[in-house]
Amino acid sequence: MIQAEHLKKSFGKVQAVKDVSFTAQDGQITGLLGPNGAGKTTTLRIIYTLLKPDSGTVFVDGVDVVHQPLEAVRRLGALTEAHGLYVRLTARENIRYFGRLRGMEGEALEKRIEELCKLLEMQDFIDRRTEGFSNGQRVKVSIARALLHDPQNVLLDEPTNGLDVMATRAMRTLIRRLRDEGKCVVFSSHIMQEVSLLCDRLVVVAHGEVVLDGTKEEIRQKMGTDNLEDAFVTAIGSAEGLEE
Ligand SMILES: Nc1ncnc2c1ncn2[C@@H]1O[C@H](COP(=O)(O)OP(=O)(O)OP(=O)(O)O)[C@@H](O)[C@H]1O
Repeated sequence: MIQAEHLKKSFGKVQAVKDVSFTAQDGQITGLLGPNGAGKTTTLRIIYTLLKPDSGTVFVDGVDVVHQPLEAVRRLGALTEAHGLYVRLTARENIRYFGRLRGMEGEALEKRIEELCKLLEMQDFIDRRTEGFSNGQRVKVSIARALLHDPQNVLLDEPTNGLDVMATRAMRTLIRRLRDEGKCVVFSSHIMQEVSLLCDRLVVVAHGEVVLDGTKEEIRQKMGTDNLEDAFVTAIGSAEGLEE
């Protein structure tokens, strides 16, 4: 479970996150939805301990990310936007290297890599050097790295960005599977339809603040509309993020 409490973060004069609080439960997919620049990535980076908030904190399974970052990170797996891979290493070597950094080794590590290889359908390219990998292949390697230590809490920053239709469907299946295994899944997107399709709970962020939070049904009721799109547009004050 992830509990974000009154997060604030500025970069110079830019207030990226002004006041973000939400709870993401185990066995649920929580969607952080908001237009470009709303503060989603900054929020996820704070949760993953890559950034320190100016104030507020996050508890990951009760562990405070500001005071016990190493303890918190053990309970987290994250797909961030960078997908930085060592191009001279194969996909398997990249994943193995990351596993070792996580303190995994030997038989247990190799078995887990094999499991993820099957789950993510990486058989065709896992033993190829990652130089020249397609975006979808790179995302799969990054996801494998994030899930290697079987974290209870999974953060996915715009996980379907740049993926083709088949890869997007596979990613959605994986996200649902994690939820069904009882994991706490938080993913960000600026596309309402995507969040609406996958999420049990939505946290709508605009200009660094949470403007709506609830299940789809709760949001429809709160905004007095049958239509989630209308609720979203009213809440953020623009139609950014709606697909044509
Ligand atoms: N390291 C940084 N230095 C300066 N400004 C930053 C930095 N990181 C984020 N910002 C600014 O903070 C604001 C929020 O950015 P953030 O990346 O969190 O938004 P986002 O909701 O993830 O947007 P997108 O959907 O475009 O990825 C933006 O105005 C951005 O330019």
